[in-house]
Amino acid sequence: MKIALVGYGKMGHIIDDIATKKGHEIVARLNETPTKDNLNNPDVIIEFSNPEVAFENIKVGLEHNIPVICGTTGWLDRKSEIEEIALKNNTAFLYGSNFSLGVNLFFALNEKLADLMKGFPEYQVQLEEIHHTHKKDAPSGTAISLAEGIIKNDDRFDAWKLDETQNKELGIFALRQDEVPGTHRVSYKSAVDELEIKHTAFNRNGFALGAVIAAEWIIGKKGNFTIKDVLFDK
Ligand SMILES: NC(=O)C1=CN([C@@H]2O[C@H](COP(=O)(O)OP(=O)(O)OC[C@H]3O[C@@H](n4cnc5c(N)ncnc54)[C@H](OP(=O)(O)O)[C@@H]3O)[C@@H](O)[C@H]2O)C=CC1
Ligand SMILES: O=C(O)C1=N[C@H](C(=O)O)C[C@H](O)C1
Repeated sequence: MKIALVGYGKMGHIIDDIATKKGHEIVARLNETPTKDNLNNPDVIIEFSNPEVAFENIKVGLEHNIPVICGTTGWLDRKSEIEEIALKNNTAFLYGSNFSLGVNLFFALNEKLADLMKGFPEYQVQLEEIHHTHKKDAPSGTAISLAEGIIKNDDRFDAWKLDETQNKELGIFALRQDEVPGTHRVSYKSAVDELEIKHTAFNRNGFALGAVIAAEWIIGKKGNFTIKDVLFDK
C-alpha cells in the first residue's frame, strides 16, 4: 500500500516506522498543505497535523478521491463538512480521536460505567486528561469522546465544558506535564469513597499502529467511518 503522511511530526515519524516494517511504501512525508503533485499518487493519506490546518489537508485529499485517515484533534466543529466532501467525491474518510486499542476498550468501559452510575446521584463524576506540554488543543480529543460517552448514557448531563461548569455541564480538567504521551481518568466520588477507571499510554506506538491498521482497512471502502468500525465490527 502506498501511504502519504500529511503531518510528519511526532506521530508521522512513528507511523512511518510501523508502516514501513509492515511492508508499506511511504510516498510522501509532508509538513505543508498537500497538493496533487506533492502527494505522489498514494492509495491512502494518514493525516496527523494540527487543529488549524487539518480541515484543509483532509479536504484536498478527498477532492483528489484519496481516502483519508485522520487523527488530528481540535478541528471537529467542521467534521460534518468533511463527511459531505467524502461522499460527494465517492471516497472514504475515517476519524479517531484515539487510534489505540486500549483507549477504544476504555471508551466501551466508560459507557458501561456511566450507564451503571446514572442511578447513583451521590457519586459526582470527574473527567481528567494529562498530556505533554507541546499539545495545542485542550481538552484532548480523547477526553471529549469520553465526555460524549458519559453524556449519551447519563441524562444528568447535556454538554461538556473545560474546567468550571454550571447546570447540566460535565467538567473536563486538562493538565499539561512534561512529556506525558496521554493519560485519561474518569472517577466517581461520593462522601465516603471513589471509583475510578484510567488509561495510561506508555508511548505513542499504540496510536500509530491503530492508524496504520485503519489505513489498511479503508482501501476499497466508500463513506464515513470511525476507528470503532475497524476495531470492533469484525
Ligand atoms: N488520534 C490519535 O490517536 C492521536 C492524535 N494525535 C493528534 O495528532 C496531531 C499531531 O500530533 P503530533 O504528531 O504529536 O504533533 P506534532 O506537532 O509533533 O506534528 C505535527 C506536524 O504537522 C506539521 N504541519 C504544520 N503545518 C502543516 C500543514 N499545513 N500540513 C501538514 N502538516 C503540517 C508540523 O510541521 P512543523 O513542525 O514544521 O510546523 C508537524 O511536523 C495532534 O492534533 C494530536 O492531538 C496525537 C496522537 C494520537
Ligand atoms: O496530542 C496528543 O499527543 C494526543 N492527542 C490525542 C487526543 O487529543 O486525545 C490522542 C492522545 O491522547 C495523544
